Amino acid sequence: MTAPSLDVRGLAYAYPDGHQALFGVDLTVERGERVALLGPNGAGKTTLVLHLNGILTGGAGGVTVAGLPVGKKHLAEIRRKVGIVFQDPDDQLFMPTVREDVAFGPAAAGVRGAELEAVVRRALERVGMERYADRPPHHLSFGQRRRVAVATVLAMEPEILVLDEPSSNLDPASRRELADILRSLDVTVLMVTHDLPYALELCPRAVILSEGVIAADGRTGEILADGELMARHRLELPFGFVPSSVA
Ligand SMILES: Nc1ncnc2c1ncn2[C@@H]1O[C@H](COP(=O)(O)OP(=O)(O)OP(=O)(O)O)[C@@H](O)[C@H]1O
Repeated sequence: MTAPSLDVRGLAYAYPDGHQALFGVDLTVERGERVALLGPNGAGKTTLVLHLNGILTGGAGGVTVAGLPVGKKHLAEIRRKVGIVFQDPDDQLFMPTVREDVAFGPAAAGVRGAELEAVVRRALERVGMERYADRPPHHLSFGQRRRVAVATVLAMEPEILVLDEPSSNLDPASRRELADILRSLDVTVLMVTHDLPYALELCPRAVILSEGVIAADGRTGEILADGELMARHRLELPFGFVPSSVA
């Protein structure tokens, strides 16, 4: 039996100022699942995500990625396996060209020459950005930069792709194109989002994190249709949006 892509057990965490952000989170994501992580502002979503690749450590409980415990011992391998796409692509793109940005991670991991070229080409093809390889990232549109940011992570062949608000600042066409790309990827996805229709469109399963605990875990359509549950956790659908449970 293959280990789940992600297994979070009893994760509790207080920031150094004493503020307790997580109170014992349990979450298992099987290989190939796409899961939306929902929850109001301040629920602990970012705190949880920062534990997945060991940026935050030191609380109670633990995280394993594909069976590997997240911790100092395996940090390089964990960082390769957990690809985080941050909300602002400019936090992730810093090289003179798109090609160099996508090559950066694999090159640091020792990939060279023709193999490196192939890895970069493949990653850019997966997000439909191969024609932009020689362009400076800052000459691209925001939506294009987000796709390149996804490619920089895919180039590492991650076990799990973690996306922080992937649809933010995208126009409707870019939003749909990114959804098509994410659906086409054969990778486990954990998507943090306040965009509930996007969660429904992309993720069959959703988890609500609220006040540092998992408050609900189930089919996205059913969760979004549960008005009482949604209201209790300050989640609101856009006006006129009627969720169906077909995701
Ligand atoms: N560096 C920090 N020091 C102390 N408390 C923090 C720190 N970062 C976050 N917190 C607190 O921890 C709690 C969880 O914050 P977190 O950023 O994980 O929430 P979130 O669900 O990602 O929210 P949002 O939807 O607004 O991004 C909040 O109460 C927040 O104020």
